[in-house]
Amino acid sequence: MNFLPGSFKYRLTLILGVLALCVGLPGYLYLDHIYARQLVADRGQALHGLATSTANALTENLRERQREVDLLAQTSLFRRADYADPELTRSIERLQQSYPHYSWIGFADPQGQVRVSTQNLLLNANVSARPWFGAGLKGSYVGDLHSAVLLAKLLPPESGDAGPVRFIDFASPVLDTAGRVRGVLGAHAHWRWATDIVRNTTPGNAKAEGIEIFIITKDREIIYPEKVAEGVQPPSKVDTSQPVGFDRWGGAEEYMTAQAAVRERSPTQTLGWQVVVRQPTSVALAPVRTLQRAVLLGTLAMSVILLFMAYWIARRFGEPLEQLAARARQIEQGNEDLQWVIPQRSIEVEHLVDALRSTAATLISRRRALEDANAHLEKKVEERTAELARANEELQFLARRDALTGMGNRLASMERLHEEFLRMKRADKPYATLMLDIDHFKRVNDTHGHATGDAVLREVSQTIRATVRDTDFVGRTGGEEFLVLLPATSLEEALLVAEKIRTAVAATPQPPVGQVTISIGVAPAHPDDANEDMSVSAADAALYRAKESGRNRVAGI
Ligand SMILES: Nc1nc2c(ncn2[C@@H]2O[C@H](COP(=O)(O)OP(=O)(O)OP(=O)(O)O)[C@@H](O)[C@H]2O)c(=O)[nH]1
Repeated sequence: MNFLPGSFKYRLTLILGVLALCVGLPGYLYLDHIYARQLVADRGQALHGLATSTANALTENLRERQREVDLLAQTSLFRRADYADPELTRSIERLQQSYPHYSWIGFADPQGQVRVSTQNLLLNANVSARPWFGAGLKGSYVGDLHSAVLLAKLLPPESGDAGPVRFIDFASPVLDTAGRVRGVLGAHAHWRWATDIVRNTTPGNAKAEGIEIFIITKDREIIYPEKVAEGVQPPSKVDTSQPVGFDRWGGAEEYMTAQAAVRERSPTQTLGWQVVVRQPTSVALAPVRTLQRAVLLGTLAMSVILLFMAYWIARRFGEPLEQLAARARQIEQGNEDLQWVIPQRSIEVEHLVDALRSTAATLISRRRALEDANAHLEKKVEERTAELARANEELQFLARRDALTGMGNRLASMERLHEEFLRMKRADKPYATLMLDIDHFKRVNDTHGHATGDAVLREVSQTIRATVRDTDFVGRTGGEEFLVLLPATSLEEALLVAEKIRTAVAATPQPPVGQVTISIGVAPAHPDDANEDMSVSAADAALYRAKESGRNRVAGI
């Protein structure tokens, strides 16, 4: 089954269109796939980079704070000075001023009693139950974020709608010169610290791009930002082998999500924080969608352009063929005055034109030869037909002519008899029938020979012919028998004509025979007769009587 359209024009257009799609579509899919993947990877790298830089900033800052506390704890002032030495207080207050996010720095003795503190806050308070103190006795410590327990009421109130005061703790053991623990130096850094760091790493267009940065603990608790929308849940599982993943964060919208670990320096424990950056997939991949749309539209536009080009090319190639087909039809219709100027001629079309022109010339010359042959043949047929007609006429004539006497023969006699009968029926003018027979003709033949007999027959027939009118008919119906028809003649008139004939024959000398006589039977035809044979039979009967009565006489009915 052929599904292609019949027209060359549409067929070529369809084939080229399908070809365009076959070439364009894989190209589109390839471009779409490669570029889309690249863009997604780029976007993922960017988000991962942001998460990493933020995590690194947090790591660095944590380490710096930890190092500050460690170094201060190792100074000879803290190792040797008396708890009441005001230099201790000045030293920690200098540290606090150097880094404004320190909300409190204090030095507690091995029993957990605060002996030195910034602004004398919690002075003499017992912090032995606080985790930082317990851990700080053993070594350098960074504590996870926690709400202010003792200091909350002592610190100046937070501005705005800030949540509960939360700190992260740094602690370091203070050893005396003999290496014995003489206390723990602790510092509480306000959680605003994290806000500052994240703000510094956040790109300026983050809000517009929907980029959000989160810090989550190892227990999947979001500790930054301090306020998050209800229902937001960080990804439960993060595939750390991939720089980026996709998660709905407990909501309907999907986010492209990247994360990086905060790696604080702690020999005993780890905070296990993760910086997680998210961006709505719809925003993150908008360039991908734009690219896909552009590539798709480009491919479609290319296909449409190719289709139009294919149609145009097909028309251009098809037009000469259509024109040649028109010429071929004109040749078929017998048009010899053809124009062979074909537009858009290619070499192939040129060859086709030459072939068609030569075919047309051959056809025209053959047609002319055929027409000439036909004309010749027709002429010949006409001539032959005329000859045949003439021969036929002659044959007709000869078929009705008695060769011996030149009179009508029996066939002609019967035909004329029938004609006269019909004429009588139509015109109601009866004719007369005469049957004539030479008397004792056998004797003539027997005595003088057959040739003489023939001569007698000719002479008698001439005499009969000469005696009757031209309009009368004389025919030889048998050996020495004659039929004479006298149109529009009554019996009486016929009897007179018959007598005249008989007399003329008898009076005509027939050397060497001498004299011959004839007997004549006369009968009139009647319009009521059933057929022409009736008068002939009647005339025959009269002839018989004439013979019986002695011959050389006329008998009528
Ligand atoms: N020479 C010649 N003789 C013919 C021709 N046709 C017929 N005959 C002869 O005519 C003769 C006719 O003889 P019959 O029929 O006996 O008649 P008839 O002798 O004339 O006798 P009646 O008619 O009784 O007077 C025959 O001898 C035929 O051979 C012809 O064309 N030429």
